[in-house]
Amino acid sequence: MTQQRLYARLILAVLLPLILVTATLWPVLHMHLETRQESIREETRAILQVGESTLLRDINETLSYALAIAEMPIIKAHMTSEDTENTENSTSAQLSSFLSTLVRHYPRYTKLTLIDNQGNEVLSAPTELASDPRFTAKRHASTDYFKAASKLLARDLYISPPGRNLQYELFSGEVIPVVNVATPIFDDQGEREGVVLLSLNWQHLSEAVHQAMHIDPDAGVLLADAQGGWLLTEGSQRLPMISFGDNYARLAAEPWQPVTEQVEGAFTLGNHQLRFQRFDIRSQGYQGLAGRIFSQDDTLPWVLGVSLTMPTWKTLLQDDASVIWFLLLTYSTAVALGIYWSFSSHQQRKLRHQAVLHANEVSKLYDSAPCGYHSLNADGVILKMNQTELDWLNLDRDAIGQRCYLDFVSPASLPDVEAAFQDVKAGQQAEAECTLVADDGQTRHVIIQAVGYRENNRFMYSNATVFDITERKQLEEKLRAQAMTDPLTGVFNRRYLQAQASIEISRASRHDTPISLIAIDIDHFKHINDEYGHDAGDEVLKRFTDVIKGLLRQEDLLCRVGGEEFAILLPSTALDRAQQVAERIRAAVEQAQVSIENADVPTTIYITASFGVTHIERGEKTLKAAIKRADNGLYEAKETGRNRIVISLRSKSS
Ligand SMILES: Nc1nc2c(ncn2[C@@H]2O[C@H](COP(=O)(O)OP(=O)(O)OP(=O)(O)O)[C@@H](O)[C@H]2O)c(=O)[nH]1
Repeated sequence: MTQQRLYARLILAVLLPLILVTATLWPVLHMHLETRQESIREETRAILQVGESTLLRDINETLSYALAIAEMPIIKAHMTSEDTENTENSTSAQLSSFLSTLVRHYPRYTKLTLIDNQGNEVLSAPTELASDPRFTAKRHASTDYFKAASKLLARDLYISPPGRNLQYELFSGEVIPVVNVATPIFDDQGEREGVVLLSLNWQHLSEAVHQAMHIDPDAGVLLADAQGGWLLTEGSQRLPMISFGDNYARLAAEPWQPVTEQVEGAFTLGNHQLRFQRFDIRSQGYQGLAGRIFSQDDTLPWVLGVSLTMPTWKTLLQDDASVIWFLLLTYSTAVALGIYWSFSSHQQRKLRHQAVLHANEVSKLYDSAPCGYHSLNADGVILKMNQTELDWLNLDRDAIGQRCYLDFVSPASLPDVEAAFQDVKAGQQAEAECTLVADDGQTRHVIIQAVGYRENNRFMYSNATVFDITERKQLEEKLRAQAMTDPLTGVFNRRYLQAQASIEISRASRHDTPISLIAIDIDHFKHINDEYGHDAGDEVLKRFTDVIKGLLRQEDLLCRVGGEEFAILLPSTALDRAQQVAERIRAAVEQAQVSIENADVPTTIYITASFGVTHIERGEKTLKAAIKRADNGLYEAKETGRNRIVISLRSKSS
């Protein structure tokens, strides 16, 4: 049972800290993750902004450049020129050389072409391209850019959708997408003279955008036209196989769908955050000198986007080892503390259980001890008392806190007990011997040993141990009585007579009262022993004392002082009165009959006794002289016939 409780506590000790720590850490870690995710959102926002700026800047430069060329007087002059062939050839050669230099120094352009109003190519740069026999097609009349630009006003621009320049690819051997930028050329009189076409190396621009947005190596860049045509020459991080011109809308339908529904926005796809915005070069942020910008409606606006991996719990823990260590440390510390708690509380519980058992044992010992224990307050009211003493006093537990202990002390012992209690209240140890009187009147002789407890110089309570000495007292009493008494007759012995006589003599002296002494001896007692046996003699002795006891006062002291010799001390009794007492005894003894069985025959014995009577003379301190006088009287009584009384006085005896 105890073991099962320990296991339950251990499970609790592991689970509870885990729950508590998780409950505490969860909001913190959640906030940490939220912050990281928010910073990723911010980063996508910033990267997208950088991408847009780069795209805008490059488009701006491109368009401004196209307009600048269209505005060049030398171009205008060349397009309107009607000079001689030599002059024309000379100007054309110069212009061609100039434009070739321009294109070479601006690698974002692959080709610059001047086209007349009929769509015929007037001039083309670079010159190597123009002179290459593979580029024989010099007519642009049917092209989208020529058709569009031929209808534009001055400073208006046409931008073709990005596409592959097969002629250039044939020439350079590389796959290079281009964007054709065309604008009309007007002479100074406003006459339309033709179209200038700049073939923009789209790879140059898209790489610039890609690089600008690739601040974070984790960033995936998206640039597609309105139909989902992939406009970057590189693949995407999430779609590495895609290349320029591929249909992103088909290859990545899932992210494309929300992109087509909003102008700009962000959404989470798997563990990625994709932020996008539409980019329309016809209307958006163009800051050059161009008038209107045209393009094919179905390919614009473009979609520019960036995706970044959103932190998850997994990546958070993978990226930040300190978080794992922190969690491990926190959980293991919490669990360790929990286990420590369960073991220590288990141990404490065991100790508590043992303490309770011990306390019960002590309580049992306290209650069933062979002595009494109690505590009293300053007024003597019982604060605590063990069962033994409650039983002694015939009390139940309700008496605790109610009854005063001193009420159970006999009046004779009360002064001693009160004096001892005063000492105890002064903080000393004290002892008192007293008689306790229980509620039912039963008395018990006890010794109380007590000690007082004080705090801040003030008595708090007393603790007392009470020993029952009743039996001891009774034994002492019995021994004392035995020491003073004749075992055969039960009357006092000679030793007691001696001791008591000195007390009575001094008292008589103090009160000036007479005190007399009678000596008695049974007549011919030897004959009784001899005739009827020793047991019969004993019986005679007992009967003899019974007769005498019945004739004496309580204060008279009958003592057996020898075999068949007795003495009676008579306090407050004058000699003549003592003589009367002796006479009364003599007569009673003479009349007494002692019935015995003699050889199985009932027999009656008659006895007589002789008496010597005297009184204690003034000034006598002991009984010695009086005994001698009484013995003298007794002797005389024997001598003169027995069964008689002789008064013996000092003058006579001396
Ligand atoms: N049965 C019995 N006899 C005792 C006891 N003590 C003394 N005696 C006897 O008492 C007798 C006393 O005898 P005596 O001293 O000669 O005196 P007596 O026979 O009484 O004669 P008188 O005193 O002269 O009359 C002796 O025989 C003792 O043995 C006793 O306790 N019991």
